[in-house]
Amino acid sequence: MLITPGPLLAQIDTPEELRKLDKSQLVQVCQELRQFIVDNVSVYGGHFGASLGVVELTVALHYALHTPEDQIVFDVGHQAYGHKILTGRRNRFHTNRFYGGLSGFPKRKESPYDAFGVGHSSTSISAALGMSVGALHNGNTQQQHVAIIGDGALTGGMAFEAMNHAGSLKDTNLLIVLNDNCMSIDPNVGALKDYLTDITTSHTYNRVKDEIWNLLGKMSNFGRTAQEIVSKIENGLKATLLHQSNLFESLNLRYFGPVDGHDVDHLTEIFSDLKAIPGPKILHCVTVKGKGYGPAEKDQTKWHAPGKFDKITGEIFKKVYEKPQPPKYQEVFGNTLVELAEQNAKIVGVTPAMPSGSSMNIMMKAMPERAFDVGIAEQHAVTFSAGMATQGLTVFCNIYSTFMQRAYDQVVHDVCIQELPVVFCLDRAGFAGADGPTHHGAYDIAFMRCIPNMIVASPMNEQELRNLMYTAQSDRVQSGTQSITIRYPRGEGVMPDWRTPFELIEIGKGRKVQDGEEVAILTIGPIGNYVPNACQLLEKEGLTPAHYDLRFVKPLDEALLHEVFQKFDKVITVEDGCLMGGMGSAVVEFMTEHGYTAKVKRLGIPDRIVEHGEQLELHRECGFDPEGIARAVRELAVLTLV
Ligand SMILES: Cc1ncc(C[n+]2csc(CCOP(=O)(O)OP(=O)(O)O)c2C)c(N)n1
Ligand SMILES: CC(=O)[C@@H](O)[C@H](O)COP(=O)(O)O
Ligand SMILES: [Mg+2]
Repeated sequence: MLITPGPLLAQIDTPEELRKLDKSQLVQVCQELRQFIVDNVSVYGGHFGASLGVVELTVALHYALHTPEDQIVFDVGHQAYGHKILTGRRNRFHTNRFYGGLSGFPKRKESPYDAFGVGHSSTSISAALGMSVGALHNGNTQQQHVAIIGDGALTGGMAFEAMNHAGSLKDTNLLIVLNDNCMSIDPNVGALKDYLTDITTSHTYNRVKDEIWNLLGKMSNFGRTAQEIVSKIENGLKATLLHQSNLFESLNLRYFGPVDGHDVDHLTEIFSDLKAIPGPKILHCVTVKGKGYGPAEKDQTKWHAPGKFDKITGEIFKKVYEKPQPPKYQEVFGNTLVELAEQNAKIVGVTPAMPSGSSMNIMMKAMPERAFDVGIAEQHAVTFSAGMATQGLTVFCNIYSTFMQRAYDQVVHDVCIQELPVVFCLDRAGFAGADGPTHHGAYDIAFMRCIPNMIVASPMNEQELRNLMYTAQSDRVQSGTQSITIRYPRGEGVMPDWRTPFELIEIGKGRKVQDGEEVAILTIGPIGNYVPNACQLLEKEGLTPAHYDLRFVKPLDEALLHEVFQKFDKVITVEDGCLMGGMGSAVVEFMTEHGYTAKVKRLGIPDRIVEHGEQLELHRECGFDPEGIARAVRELAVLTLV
């Protein structure tokens, strides 16, 4: 269903058309754009509050600059819906995040206006700086490069690495637009947040200024001339103070602001003016996440990505079920961690800016002094965890699989080489779904299993997740030299009654789920729950494959694998992870090393970028949904091996 845009928005297919409007019409464009976002997201879901917060910034930037020649890089890109709508994608916007539809993030392949592909945070300044240097190298001194970055994304180390570099490149036409709404997904954290609030209210500068004026005010005989002298002193002081006390100025970035990020007229003027000011600069804009939609302004975390909702009442739609449903793996993680931490005083939790998404917020609420949100700082999260582990703490460091890609060196260098038993819970492992390729947790099995001193496990259900967590904090792991990775996907499990008593799991021990004939299916993690469905499809055809849940990719259950390869010469491996270097590869390595010659079909994520869609749609596309598994069994079963 196409959502009807307002009359002005309906005329804008490209920013060229936006720029033909009179400046006085921009307020209405903003209203209509905001409404169009509300109308669409309420029906189709997606990220919400962030795009509402940058409506004016987006309109003003496209109005004042000459996009696409001037290039805008959106950090993370979850706030770029307005940009997409203004840049030729309004009529396809209802396909946003659906299989085959528009991507939820800027994407170079999708539009010339998407200057840089994003999804992970804190990359925008580096990218825009690189573009700016590239443009100068090509002799283009006019092109503008803008990085629009949130206060949350600014907590990421890469942003600082980039500013540090930018401050030394005086000729670049780089503009950093800091979209400061005091929010990450959850409330923003850390000293930088306090600093931004401080300069927004100009405490430091105003305090010093007031003290000088008070001091001089007492010297009444100075009169008006003295006030003028003082004013000059003050201006001098301002320049010095600003340079010394303003973080950005001290990095040689010209700092402007803070300004109201919802005043489209003023923003348009500022962006036009800033074009004439050479060198790297930063405009600090104060905005409200969820601006213009009351419920989203009030509960900004809930409305970061609320799902479908009634735009009139603000009710977020939830499916209603007759019977109790299985919990999300995230809920099991969050509740189990608190349960374990109540019994084990050494347990602490770490999340890099995903308290709600990972459910670490349950521990943060129950035991605030033992659970840490460190900001968007995956590398720091890992090394901080390593540091705590040296002191004998049992650290549960929960990171989305895709964001762990950021912290690989820290896992190797700070954790595994030092033989520290950190527990890594990798959430959103496997296909993330609508967020697409930037967020798929495709690679963790491959990149974790090759590191010495790393155990890699994945539970097939909620009970196994609880037991793996229980085992990870037990002496079996904590008195040893190995770290453990427990990976699990986004979404619901399979066990409505999941609060099972804890049991230790032997490290490296898999299990036979079902006996069978002719073909053995080996799975890792919750994808194994597709196997019974596949078997149902096969039953009518007289095919009854066996099913084994490996539980550990490392160490492999060698005894179980010997049993499998001695009994079966047709084996299928299934994983919600990349085929290259994944569980199937580990099984084939085992097979080769032990001289088995079975026919093995590996199912998993192929060596190409898989776009967005529902998880099941993507499993189907890659051939490891129940039908795909059944097909693989059929294909193997008809083979006559020599
Ligand atoms: C490396 C990385 N870690 C975590 C995330 C998840 N994430 C997406 S948006 C976001 C908050 C960003 O806050 P901010 O930049 O202030 O933007 P706002 O949503 O407030 O507009 C987080 C933590 C991510 N995309 N990338
Ligand atoms: C943009 C971003 O990185 C997050 O908002 C992400 O989309 C959250 O994913 P979940 O919804 O799986 O927590
Ligand atoms: Mg923010």
